[in-house]
Amino acid sequence: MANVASTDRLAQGSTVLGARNVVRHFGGLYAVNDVSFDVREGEILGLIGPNGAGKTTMFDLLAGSVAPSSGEILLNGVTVSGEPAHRRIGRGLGRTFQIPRPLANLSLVENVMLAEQGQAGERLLTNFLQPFRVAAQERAAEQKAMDLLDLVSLSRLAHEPARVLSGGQRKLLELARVMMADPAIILLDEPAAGVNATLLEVIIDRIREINQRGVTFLLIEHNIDMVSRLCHRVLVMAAGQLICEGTAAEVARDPRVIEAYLGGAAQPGEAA
Ligand SMILES: Nc1ncnc2c1ncn2[C@@H]1O[C@H](COP(=O)(O)OP(=O)(O)OP(=O)(O)O)[C@@H](O)[C@H]1O
Repeated sequence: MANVASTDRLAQGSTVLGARNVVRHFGGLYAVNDVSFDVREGEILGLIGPNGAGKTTMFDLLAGSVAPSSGEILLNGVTVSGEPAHRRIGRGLGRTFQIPRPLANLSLVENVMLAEQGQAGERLLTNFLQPFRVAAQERAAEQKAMDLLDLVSLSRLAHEPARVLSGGQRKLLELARVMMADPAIILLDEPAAGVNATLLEVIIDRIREINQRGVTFLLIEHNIDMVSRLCHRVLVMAAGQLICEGTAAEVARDPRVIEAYLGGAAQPGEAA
């Protein structure tokens, strides 16, 4: 497959993030129903499926904004199912949202700096007793934020307020913001949604570049062209379950996937 790194190398990779028999129901509706998979170190793994398949709920479960009804989430071999989202960020899990909401009146660089973990300046006592240390740390954070804005091709807008950005540029800002916490893995929620064709190429390019720097990705995406260009492997969900796994080309011709997209299995299961 064009532009995709060797899957053989990645097959050897250790598991960064794992789901083990994960279930989440809302009353009688099983949004995620006994799902297990591994995200291997260094890969870009796609998660696709028709509307309502349970993809976003799966992201919420992995990131810690929704608790599983049963099953386990493993992050670098540690069970994190009971941990809140901010603890998982501290363990190297980053997440972007389908509709990024930057602080509109802050500059891009300020928005990115806000995502830094454990800023000394947040602690009043440190601020008071060690102002030089706090100032030095802020300078370092600003430099890092500028470098990340450069990485996502937004450095020329660094000091503009975030409200001037287009939808696609907000996605790039979100990528820089999430990188500020030095994640080992990033969950990307529909990076192509609402993005024009030119900016989409920039986003694809930047994701690839960040992946080559060693960051693992799990991405939800409806744009199949983007999935086939970026993803080493693809998981398909339908009706709350994982129905198929393979390369983008393999899953695209799988009869279970075709059936799911035609509507047969798109709705989550109801309790008996
Ligand atoms: N908080 C909730 N309460 C009740 N039902 C929910 C809740 N969150 C999700 N659901 C239901 O769970 C099912 C799976 O939804 P989810 O958003 O995870 O699907 P999805 O695959 O991400 O869909 P899309 O591609 O449209 O974003 C849907 O039927 C949805 O209505």
